[in-house]
Amino acid sequence: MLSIFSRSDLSCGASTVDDDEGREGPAATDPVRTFFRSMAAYQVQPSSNLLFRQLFEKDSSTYTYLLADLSLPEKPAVLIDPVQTTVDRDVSIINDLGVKLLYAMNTHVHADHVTGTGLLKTKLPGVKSLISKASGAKADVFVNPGDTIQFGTFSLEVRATPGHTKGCVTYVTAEGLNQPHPRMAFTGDALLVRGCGRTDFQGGDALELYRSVHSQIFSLPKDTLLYPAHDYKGHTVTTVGEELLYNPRLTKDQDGFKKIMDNLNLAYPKMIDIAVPANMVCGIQDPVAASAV
Ligand SMILES: N[C@@H](CCC(=O)N[C@@H](CSS)C(=O)NCC(=O)O)C(=O)O
Repeated sequence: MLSIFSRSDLSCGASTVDDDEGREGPAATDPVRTFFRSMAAYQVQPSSNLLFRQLFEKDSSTYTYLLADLSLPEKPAVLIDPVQTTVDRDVSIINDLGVKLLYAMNTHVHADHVTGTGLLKTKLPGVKSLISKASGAKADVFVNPGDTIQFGTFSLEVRATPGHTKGCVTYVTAEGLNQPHPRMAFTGDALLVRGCGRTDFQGGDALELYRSVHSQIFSLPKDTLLYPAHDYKGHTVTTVGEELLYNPRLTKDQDGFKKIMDNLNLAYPKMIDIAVPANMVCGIQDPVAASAV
């Protein structure tokens, strides 16, 4: 049974707030506004020791995320969903910021772009590629649901969120005093802002996606920040609370969701025939081929 929380759940305890111009009025008591304002502060700095960068690749509208622990001299870091064509940008940022990349990791086998993980391994020796075991792809490290990926004092929990592809996972920051608050979840294509990944190829299954999102993502605290692998409309981040209220697909019941997904009629991604085989070997598994790129 789907449980949708009410607008009053969003009030964060505040009874009145000023409107955008600083006056008190009807907008001043709007719990949704109160909630979004409190969230805005979190987007700046989720945790004082966590370095966080959201990077964008415009041809495939892909977000890549860099996270590093600044509390340690080595500044251990992870990079989520890098794109091959923006690897040089990512390497520059990593070098400029002086962080040490441990893992170049994917949320799933992408169909619309070639992953940067293979190329990154050739440019930053010691980096390990990482993907879920269920993806069936090659990599240095395979993860399973419940595993944690450690970088310094921070970690990411692996949650299985299949449905867009069989091996899709969501990476979620840990709970705890010195962990990012609110929590952050990197949802790949399982959940997009006000949308979700398509389910018409690569083992996609609408009902499986629906159950994944509801059980593994919507069960997180409502203030959890959700970072998708793509956005086509200019969004950057959302929250569990927002998507429970406003996601036009996932707020429906299972049948309604399946109908929507069965009728998306999206064109196949332009790169699919190149991207999927390349990403099954993490972009470039062969270093000789990599140096020729
Ligand atoms: N036009 C793009 C592909 C757009 C697309 O299909 N995006 C995927 C995620 S990448 S496989 C998707 O799931 N979209 C859901 C949606 O509702 O848009 C291209 O040619 O690459």
